[in-house]
Amino acid sequence: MFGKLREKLKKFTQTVEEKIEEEEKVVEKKTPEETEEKKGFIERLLQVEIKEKDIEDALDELELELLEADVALETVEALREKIKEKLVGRKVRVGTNKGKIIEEALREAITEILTPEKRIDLIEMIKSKEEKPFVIAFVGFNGSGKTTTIAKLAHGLKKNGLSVVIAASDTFRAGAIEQLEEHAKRVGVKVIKHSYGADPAAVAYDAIQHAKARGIDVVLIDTAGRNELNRNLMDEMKKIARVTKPDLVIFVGDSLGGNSVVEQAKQFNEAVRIDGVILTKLDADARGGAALSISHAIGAPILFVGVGQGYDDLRPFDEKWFVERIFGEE
Ligand SMILES: Nc1nc2c(ncn2[C@@H]2O[C@H](COP(=O)(O)OP(=O)(O)OP(=O)(O)O)[C@@H](O)[C@H]2O)c(=O)[nH]1
Repeated sequence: MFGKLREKLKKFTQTVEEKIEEEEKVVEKKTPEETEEKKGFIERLLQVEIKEKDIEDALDELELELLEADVALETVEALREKIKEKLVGRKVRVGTNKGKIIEEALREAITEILTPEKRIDLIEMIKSKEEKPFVIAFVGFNGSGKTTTIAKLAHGLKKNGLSVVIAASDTFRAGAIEQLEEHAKRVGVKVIKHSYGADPAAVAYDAIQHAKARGIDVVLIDTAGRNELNRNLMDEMKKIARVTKPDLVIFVGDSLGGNSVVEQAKQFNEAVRIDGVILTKLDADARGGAALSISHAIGAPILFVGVGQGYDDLRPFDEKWFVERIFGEE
């Protein structure tokens, strides 16, 4: 996971480290020859200050590499500023571990970029809603892993003692209803469906009525995979949102799509407000661009990430976990 991103950040660390070492040599040269003991004492007092010029080239290079890793431009720029803020003017004692200082700055910058404006504790939010059911609508492109993710989440909610029903509101793609039913059967959740071509908002409405009548805690609405060029589907999604007034709209994106997933999320966010994100296939993602950028780009937190094909392979996302995946032990 994130192997490429890890490599690029390591390269930055090394380049800046070398630069500081060059500065150190200059400072050391100015120190008169003394006895070994005295020299050690003086060295401890010596320090170099990291200047903008020391890191500018490395930052330029990092910027290009991050863009190549599919990190969104605005996120790259924000990261650059944050890294600069943390390093420029920093005084480094001769002989200290510079790599560690630089890595710490990168960790902090990435953590800040990933820290959402607001956090969502889904289980807590569901349990504290007074009037059942809690309604979640899922939006996203075809093949992003939406159906699998809904089944994973249903499974996770059940494990937390919550009852779930799924609305098969993708009445558009051939086979979508059967695919959803198969997953739902495996995780032991009921699906409310109509036939293909039926009004997706009506299916969602029925699922909510079903949940209300039976005291079911959560309704998960599977919508058809969207293409922003397809106005009808976007309008249909707006209608689902209008009719069902979901407590949350969750965008499901394939992390392997990188920056294009961030662009998709922005478009969805304009059509219907996105409250949270689930990124799938992180287990296969070497670049980490979407994970790093999406929250910063749309201002909604990443709630979960998909890390495999099993129903248990959905885990809560937080910035510490991400940073550890990059900088921690491999
Ligand atoms: N490795 C891995 N594979 C995943 C993950 N999530 C989903 N997949 C796989 O991705 C493929 C597509 O997932 P689906 O759930 O069928 O896709 P979808 O978004 O429902 O497709 P539409 O119904 O067209 O929107 C399936 O083979 C899933 O098993 C994940 O986190 N990791």
